[in-house]
Amino acid sequence: MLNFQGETADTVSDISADARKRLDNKTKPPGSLGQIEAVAVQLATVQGSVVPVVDPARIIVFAADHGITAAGVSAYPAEVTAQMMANFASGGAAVCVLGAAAGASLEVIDVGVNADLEQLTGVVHAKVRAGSRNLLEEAAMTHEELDSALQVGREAVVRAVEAGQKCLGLGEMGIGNTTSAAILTGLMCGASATEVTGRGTGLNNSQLSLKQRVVADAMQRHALLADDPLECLRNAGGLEIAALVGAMLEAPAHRLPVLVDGFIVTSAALIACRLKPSVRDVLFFAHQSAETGHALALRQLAAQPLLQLDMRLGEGSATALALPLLRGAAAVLCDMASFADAGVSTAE
Ligand SMILES: O=C(O)c1ccc[n+]([C@@H]2O[C@H](COP(=O)([O-])O)[C@@H](O)[C@H]2O)c1
Ligand SMILES: Cc1cc2nc[nH]c2cc1C
Repeated sequence: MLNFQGETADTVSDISADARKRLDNKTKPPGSLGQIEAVAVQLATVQGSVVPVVDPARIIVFAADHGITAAGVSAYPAEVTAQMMANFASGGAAVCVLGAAAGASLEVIDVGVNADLEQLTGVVHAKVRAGSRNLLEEAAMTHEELDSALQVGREAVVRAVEAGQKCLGLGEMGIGNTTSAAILTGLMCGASATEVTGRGTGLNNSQLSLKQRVVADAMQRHALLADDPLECLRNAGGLEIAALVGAMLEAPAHRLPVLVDGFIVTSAALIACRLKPSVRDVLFFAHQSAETGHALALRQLAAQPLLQLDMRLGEGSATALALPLLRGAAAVLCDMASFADAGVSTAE
């Protein structure tokens, strides 16, 4: 079986085994760094090197609006997506300050915000359409729009690689997008609307019931498509979710580790991994969001989230917080002394 850039599965498992051996020779009882050791082995395997590199790192935020907001599925008005774009551009959003604190650069991409943002500097203008269509009435995207949005994601990864980035965090912004993410998660995991529908930005009980009905209706409408991840994405996704899928599909060819943020980015991961299983190898899951359905999606992907902080913001905020853990894992492989180096006795 060929993996990554034409390597055989044997080469990949050699690197994993070498990284594992290198960790076991470090001055610590085997396995004592817990999940950080698994992260270190995965980083080494993704990059094909037992001395992996995480910096420079970039967080990419894909933003778009959603026609489904007309159904009253969000606690916030749709205009907040555009308003937050200005906040990202001026450095005031959570991901701006958390990204800066983590030493990551930030790229914010308009894939489909329903406002003219051309005057906004510091944003990549790649609008495919001013918001996706109302998925209860018609497909959220045409085939052409889906292809364009996937391409926006692929190009963002190529741009990052050309700029020398060694690790990516993926985030999103889009009022209404937890509804799309819930439908995609339900279809990809074979779960019910109640299992995958949460309060998003903060719905009350009656609003949540309405959102559950919307998700159930959409899942019923699209049930026949469950075996066709791209059609699920086109019918029930959003432009930013499609761009996230495109970015994930591109990353393995560049051996680029990717930190996945919350529920919405994970719904893109469910689609991308179904389309191309090798995507799973490059994904690291920053946290378990408080949003209903995220734990289920993570389980489906056999993913162990790095953090559990009851966050449910999106934007890539958790990828900023998890980045130092990847850095730590790389530092253990690169810089820690072995028993032989340090003259420390091994176990009896
Ligand atoms: O990442 C998450 O797990 C997450 C959970 C709930 C909400 N969000 C963010 O909130 C917005 C979507 O929420 P909603 O209620 O409008 O569907 C969108 O901008 C997301 O970034 C994000
Ligand atoms: C204010 C606000 C900020 C966000 N960031 C990501 N999703 C968001 C949703 C809201 C409502």
